[in-house]
Amino acid sequence: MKTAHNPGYFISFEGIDGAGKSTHIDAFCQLMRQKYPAREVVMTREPGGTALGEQLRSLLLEGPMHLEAEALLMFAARREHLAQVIEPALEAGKIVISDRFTDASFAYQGGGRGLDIAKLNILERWVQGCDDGTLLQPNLTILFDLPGSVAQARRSKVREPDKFEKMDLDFFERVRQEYLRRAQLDPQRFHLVDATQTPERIWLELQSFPIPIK
Ligand SMILES: Nc1ncnc2c1ncn2[C@@H]1O[C@H](COP(=O)(O)OP(=O)(O)O)[C@@H](O)[C@H]1O
Ligand SMILES: Cc1cn([C@H]2C[C@H](O)[C@@H](COP(=O)(O)OP(=O)(O)O)O2)c(=O)[nH]c1=O
Repeated sequence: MKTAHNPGYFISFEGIDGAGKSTHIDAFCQLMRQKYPAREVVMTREPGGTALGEQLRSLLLEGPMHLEAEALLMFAARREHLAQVIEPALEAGKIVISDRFTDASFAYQGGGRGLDIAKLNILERWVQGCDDGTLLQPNLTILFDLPGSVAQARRSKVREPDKFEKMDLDFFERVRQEYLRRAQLDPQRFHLVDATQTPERIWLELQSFPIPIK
């Protein structure tokens, strides 16, 4: 990509497993369609979003693998996702809403599993760096924040855990702390949602906070 400056608007949803992203993301996309009828809204997810990305997702969520292999595959899926889906949509002025993006790699591979953050910074620059030196990032990241214990209790009620969801409470606390560290580094980009609130209150908040889309 030549530059990160584009006519589109890029939103990512983030949070630890069980924080409530899936509960709200479809309705949020519908809300964006209603609010901005002139814009096309593209909903996508990571790891995934392309044929290759979905294949990599299956591998990533199933078996154990070397931590650096895991990080590299997450970013390989992301590179394909950017090239095939995200960059063309943003260049065409669309609103892109992704269920997770690079903050998840920092949180899970970095905070959770302990990969050196300097290596993640290199991968981020490699995959999202543009020809003019700018870095393609979401314009807005909605971070669903809650304690690991609350998320774990919610998850255990409803689903069979995948590889990451089987990790212990300490892992999710480290993931949460890395998300919060990223939010502190870039407060303009992040909107923190207190995900311990009821779904109704969270939905009211998602409907009411201002998003600078024309
Ligand atoms: N604010 C909330 N309060 C209580 N339970 C919730 C809330 N949001 C979601 N849940 C429930 O918690 C579980 C996990 O939510 P989900 O949206 O699948 O999380 P995520 O997509 O972030 O992993 C679901 O059973 C969902 O109904
Ligand atoms: C994008 C991304 C996801 N993940 C993890 C977080 C989640 O545990 C898992 C899949 O995310 P998600 O789609 O939120 O899972 P679900 O469909 O169960 O709600 O992948 C990483 O570890 N690194 C990454 O870079």
